[in-house]
Amino acid sequence: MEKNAKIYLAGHRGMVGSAIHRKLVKEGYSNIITKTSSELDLRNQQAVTSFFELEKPEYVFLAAAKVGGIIANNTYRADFLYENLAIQNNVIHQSYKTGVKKLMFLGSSCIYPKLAPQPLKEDYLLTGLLEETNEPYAIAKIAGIKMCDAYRDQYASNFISVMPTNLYGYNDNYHPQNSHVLPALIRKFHEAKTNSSTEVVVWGSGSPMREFLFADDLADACYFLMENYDERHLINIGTGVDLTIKDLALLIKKVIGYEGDLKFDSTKPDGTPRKLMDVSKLHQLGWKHKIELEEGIQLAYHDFLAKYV
Ligand SMILES: NC(=O)C1=CN([C@@H]2O[C@H](COP(=O)(O)OP(=O)(O)OC[C@H]3O[C@@H](n4cnc5c(N)ncnc54)[C@H](OP(=O)(O)O)[C@@H]3O)[C@@H](O)[C@H]2O)C=CC1
Ligand SMILES: C[C@H]1O[C@H](OP(=O)(O)OP(=O)(O)OC[C@H]2O[C@@H](n3cnc4c(=O)[nH]c(N)nc43)[C@H](O)[C@@H]2O)[C@@H](O)[C@@H](O)C1=O
Repeated sequence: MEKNAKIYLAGHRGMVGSAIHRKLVKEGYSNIITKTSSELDLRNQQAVTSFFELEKPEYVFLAAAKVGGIIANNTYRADFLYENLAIQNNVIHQSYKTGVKKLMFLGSSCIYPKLAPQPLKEDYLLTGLLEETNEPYAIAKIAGIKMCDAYRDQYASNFISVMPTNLYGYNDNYHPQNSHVLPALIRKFHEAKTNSSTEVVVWGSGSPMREFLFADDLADACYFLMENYDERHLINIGTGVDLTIKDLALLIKKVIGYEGDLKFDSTKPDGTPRKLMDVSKLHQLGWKHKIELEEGIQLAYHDFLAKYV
């Protein structure tokens, strides 16, 4: 991307979008167009059409979406399907209509079949049934991937799809019910330590495994791929390392210095048993993560303390 290129960063206030914004500024880009959802509701087709016709961005990072953890996904099933389809359809279609040079669509590791072999290769897409709790969200993301591929096939649009693993970091969502596991446990352990609670409730059995990538590492990978990846097929982004939810909880407990007990709530869903990403394609291209989990948790915890306590 030319340093004076006009870049539209959709979702700039989110955890991922704000990390991408920090990365672009650090790399010397200053012509970055951003809009809050109040300024531009990406579900509104006419508003998005007018925006693209006016701004005519050269590059687009699509990091705007309705996002949440396992309970949010399973509770607001219709909203996750409708809102993400609407946002994607509008931004991808208008990017084609106005001749955007390159668009990056952010998917998610939940697009892969629930019981696919591990680690998850990009070719496993649509080879099996999806995890029920986030099927609507996953189907929306798969539609986004297929839309980028179809526009590439029919109109030679340079649209790429990247599949991040579970993310965490600055500006994460710490909502007690709707957040993802890592920020949720940071909040729970902090509150338990502050309130001298005797135990912290961890959802599910603790046996599912998850991989976690710090959002600023993801932003670095997104920038690297925007500069170096023009292939049709989707590409995974992750660390290639996972751990059980129980071990994650014990690690967060240690970082926060909580001395009480864990209690597992089996009334809550485990979700996908494991979704470790095969990141060999990304590593072969020359990118690897830098921030390891314990350091990332410390950084995220300090951000939580600075913003919410
Ligand atoms: N968090 C994770 O673990 C993972 C996230 N991803 C993907 O990364 C991307 C970003 O996720 P993340 O940063 O965590 O999400 P956040 O919830 O932190 O941010 C989402 C952003 O989307 C914007 N947005 C939502 N709805 C609309 C709308 N109708 N119109 C305009 N903007 C809207 C919000 O804007 P505003 O703040 O102005 O309301 C917000 O900035 C998503 O595509 C997600 O699927 C992929 C894998 C894992
Ligand atoms: C990124 C990915 O994120 C989502 O998938 P997920 O990884 O299953 O989501 P999660 O982070 O919420 O849970 C991971 C595991 O952790 C356990 N768990 C324990 N205790 C808490 C807890 O307190 N909160 C939460 N949320 N989970 C907990 C929880 O029971 C589950 O076993 C998709 O919906 C979709 O958004 C997507 O693509």
